[in-house]
Amino acid sequence: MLGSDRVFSFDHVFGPTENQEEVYESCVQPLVESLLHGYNATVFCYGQTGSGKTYTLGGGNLDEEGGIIDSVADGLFLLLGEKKKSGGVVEATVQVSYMELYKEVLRDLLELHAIHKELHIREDERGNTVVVGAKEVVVTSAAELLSVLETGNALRHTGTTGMNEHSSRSHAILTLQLIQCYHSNNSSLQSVRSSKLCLVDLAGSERAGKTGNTGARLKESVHINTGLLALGNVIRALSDPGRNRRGNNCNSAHIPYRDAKITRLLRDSLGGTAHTLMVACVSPSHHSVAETLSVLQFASKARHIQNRPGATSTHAEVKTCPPTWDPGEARLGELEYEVHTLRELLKEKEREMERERTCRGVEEGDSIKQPSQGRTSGPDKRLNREEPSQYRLLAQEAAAMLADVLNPTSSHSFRQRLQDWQERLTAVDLSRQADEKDCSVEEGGDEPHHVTILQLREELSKCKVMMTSEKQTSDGEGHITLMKATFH
Ligand SMILES: Nc1ncnc2c1ncn2[C@@H]1O[C@H](COP(=O)(O)OP(=O)(O)OP(=O)(O)O)[C@@H](O)[C@H]1O
Repeated sequence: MLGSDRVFSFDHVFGPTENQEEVYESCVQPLVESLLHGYNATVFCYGQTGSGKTYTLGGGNLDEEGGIIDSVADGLFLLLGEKKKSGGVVEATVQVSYMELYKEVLRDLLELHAIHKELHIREDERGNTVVVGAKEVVVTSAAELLSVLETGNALRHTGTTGMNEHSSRSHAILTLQLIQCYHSNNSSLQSVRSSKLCLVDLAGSERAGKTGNTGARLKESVHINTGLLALGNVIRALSDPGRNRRGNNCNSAHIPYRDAKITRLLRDSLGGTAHTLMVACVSPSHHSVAETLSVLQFASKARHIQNRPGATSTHAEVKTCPPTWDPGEARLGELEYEVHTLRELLKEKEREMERERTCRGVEEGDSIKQPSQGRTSGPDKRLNREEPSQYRLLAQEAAAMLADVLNPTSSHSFRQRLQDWQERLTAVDLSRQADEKDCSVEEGGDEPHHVTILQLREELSKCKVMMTSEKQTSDGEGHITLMKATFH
């Protein structure tokens, strides 16, 4: 309960006196067990900066009490050992990959020598998300797994902000791929079952006013908030009661997974086939009450998402392998698939470049009619048209807020959300202005702003009119009517 009247319900709630072991046993252990039964699973931590996401996940940090990852490592190898002893599994391989998404670029945290190489997200023939080119390390014990993680943590982007001395500046995704080879019931052949567990430490939502971020840190904040905004839009779309009534196989509702890389990466986990646990971290401080409310509302929405978990093997998808199963051969199959995907990627890139060349030709032709004569014919460095516009995401959020204003039950938090939104817009504007300054130094041009900025300004002035009307009304009930009137 927040304050005296905001009540939320969740599957588990942990107060300040509970320990990490209790969190693991009640929420995560069942997912590790289902992993051994061939189900995919995801755990992701969400919350404002400094609220304890990295602490809760833990892993590879010897100075702190072990978190979820430490217990997963112990639990997984313990269960595998028991399964092997009972004869249920002949051979099992655990592969680890660890990557971070920093400013919309996906990087491998296990490739010490190729940290600047960008990884690519693709879908396989079954619609599952795969990251092409990520290094996978085979580990044979919990200690080995944690040591791999520690190496990766050293490469992760962290920094000091006004809210957290060791703030994660990126989203980190640790994936454990489990490949089990076991006897089929009806023959001497063995079958392979493959499943994965993703442990995701999201970067925290930040308000520039509180973190005091400027310069590079502010730019990071903009990227972090943009990714989280896209995640919010996906969760809002998935938790739409209409969609759930129609059944989530229904393709009619558009889910904006492609708006950010983090939503593409979490696609299987949100509305997909994995068992998913969201850990919402909140601060006990009354200074953070607005952020806490926002996180709890986000988590409540996420709770309405319905996934369709299915074991990745046993029946239709079981592959048979010769009695002497060779992990090397299995790896060869994977590498063949990777080569195939990379070839596709290359073709796609070539098509993209061809399209770009054509567009540039058209733009050069158009520029005779355009007022912006100073435009250069080289690639447009100011606006990356492939990336989802941060302004567009903000506009989507503004639209959702406006819809909320018309909903009498959510009016209390509106003023706070609007303030948040204004802060984020200012941060994006500042970051954009800095980018434009950089570009105009390079190109000597002075391009007019993107048209969406004008639309956003329009939305903002509408909101300001509402705020003024709200202030003029002393009665809490009355302002809802007044806001409605403004919009009608
Ligand atoms: N339950 C807890 N018990 C004790 N210390 C905690 C707890 N949760 C967090 N902390 C401490 O609070 C600080 C901030 O936590 P942490 O870095 O995990 O936050 P975060 O949510 O990951 O922040 P960011 O999004 O900025 O990365 C750390 O020093 C951590 O050790």
